Amino acid sequence: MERNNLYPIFLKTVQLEVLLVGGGYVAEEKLRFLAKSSPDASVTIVTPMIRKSTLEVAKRIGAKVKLKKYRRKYLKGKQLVIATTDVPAVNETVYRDCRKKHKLVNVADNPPLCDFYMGGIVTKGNVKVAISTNGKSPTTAKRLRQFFEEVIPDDINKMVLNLNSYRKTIKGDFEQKVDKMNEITENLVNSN
Ligand SMILES: C[C@@]1(CC(=O)O)c2cc3[nH]c(cc4nc(cc5[nH]c(cc(n2)[C@H]1CCC(=O)O)[C@@](C)(CC(=O)O)[C@@H]5CCC(=O)O)C(CC(=O)O)=C4CCC(=O)O)c(CCC(=O)O)c3CC(=O)O
Ligand SMILES: NC(=O)C1=CN([C@@H]2O[C@H](COP(=O)(O)OP(=O)(O)OC[C@H]3O[C@@H](n4cnc5c(N)ncnc54)[C@H](O)[C@@H]3O)[C@@H](O)[C@H]2O)C=CC1
Repeated sequence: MERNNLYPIFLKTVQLEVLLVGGGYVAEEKLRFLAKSSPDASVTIVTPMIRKSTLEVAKRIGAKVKLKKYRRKYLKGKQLVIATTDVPAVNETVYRDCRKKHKLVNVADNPPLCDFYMGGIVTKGNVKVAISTNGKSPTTAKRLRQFFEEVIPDDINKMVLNLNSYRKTIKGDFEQKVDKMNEITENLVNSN
């Protein structure tokens, strides 16, 4: 069976610089999901035209907007780049410029021109689940996201914080702590 070999990481977007190229519907969708998961992300948008609804999301997360056409110079200082323009040649240029400069790039909705994919994301307090279908079915990623939003209890964060506090009270070395933490959480997965 074909299998997903992508490696998920949880980026500290607050200390990274993201460049979003384009300000239309696709830009808005990508920005909305980024803002939902990481409202503290540091984002710059470069686009000669930005739609009203995209601008609203941009303002909400304090993104900088440059009303200019994409140029290579806008990559300076950026680590993650997302290209969403309606001009394929521009998206391809962004992709090539990023590869040359070793920056991670996503050309939205264009899997071959992506170093990384955006995923379906569920956030409940400190808990976050990210979902990928290896680029095969974004709709499945969306449905799975909705499913996990339903089934993961809203108060899971309380449990996480309780376990965090409890761990500090356990005496012993690292191994003893691990044993104890495993013991008291055993029923979370064997709840029959
Ligand atoms: C490869 C990837 C690259 C990337 O963009 O990062 C990609 C690619 C493509 N998306 C397309 C379309 C749609 N995308 C969505 C939705 C989402 N797409 C997202 C991610 C990804 N989309 C990456 C793979 C993720 C994975 O591995 O599963 C999500 C999860 C996250 C996000 O966008 O932030 C977000 C759901 C968020 C949520 O709800 O939680 C919907 C559903 C809807 O809107 O109802 C549709 C319409 C249905 C359809 O057309 O299938 C098309 C066809 C375009 C065309 O028609 O040509 C392509 C190109 C192709 O598949 O070839
Ligand atoms: N809207 C959708 O649901 C889908 C769109 N697509 C494709 O995605 C692409 C983008 O679609 P939309 O966001 O709907 O288009 P859009 O017309 O809403 O937005 C395009 C954006 O690209 C910007 N742009 C154009 N040239 C630029 C340049 N040189 N530098 C920087 N920004 C530039 C424009 O100013 C505009 O903000 C299109 O190619 C479309 O075919 C694919 C699947 C679904």
